[in-house]
Amino acid sequence: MKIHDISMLLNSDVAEWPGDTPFQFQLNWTKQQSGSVNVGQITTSTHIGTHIDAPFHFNEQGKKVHELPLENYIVDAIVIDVSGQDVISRESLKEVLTGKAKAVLFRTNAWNKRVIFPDEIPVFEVGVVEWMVERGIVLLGVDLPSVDAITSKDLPMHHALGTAGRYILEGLVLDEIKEGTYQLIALPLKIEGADGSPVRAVLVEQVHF
Ligand SMILES: Nc1ccccc1C(=O)C[C@H](N)C(=O)O
Ligand SMILES: [Zn+2]
Ligand SMILES: [Zn+2]
Repeated sequence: MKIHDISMLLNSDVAEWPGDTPFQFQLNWTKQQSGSVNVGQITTSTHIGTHIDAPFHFNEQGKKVHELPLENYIVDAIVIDVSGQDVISRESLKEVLTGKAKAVLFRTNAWNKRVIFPDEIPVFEVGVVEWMVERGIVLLGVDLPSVDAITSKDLPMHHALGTAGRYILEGLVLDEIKEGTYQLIALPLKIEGADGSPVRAVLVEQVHF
């Protein structure tokens, strides 16, 4: 079994969404002060680094993080390379064999410096959601800070996914990952009422003897 870590490193250099809370970890109570242990504190947006969006992020009636079905986040996944494409269309995906994959992870390779927030990112045609539904794919993952354009306010892809009962994983690190099938594990924290949560995302590669 080989485990690929596809999560962003969290520290104060990681680029937050413009205007959102920067990530910070600090030792709040040192071993010297407490007499026994080091104790840290984190300050973060729920949309930092590699994270999931709960439907409540963009829909008042949507599910919150503690209500999300965990089956979505331990799944067979396919990684598809779409690098160089500004628009990822349904048409361009029609020949792709997704087999029993329940998650699709798109490798755009368009966000290389994670300390800088990108101005522009590749976008998805909403038809990609229908393509997912036809194939029984429940989760869309991207190596980008959003599944919609950065400046979008109406968030067509977020809403199309939410309406179709599909789920969102953002900020993956897929630079080193080859196209193919893996097991994805990316569990959100059990934060009551939350709109999103950082995850530790990994791809497990089955090694055959
Ligand atoms: N953190 C934010 C603060 C303000 C406005 C948008 C965001 C987002 O996170 C949007 C992005 N599409 C996301 O779901 O991660
Ligand atoms: Zn998000
Ligand atoms: Zn999002």
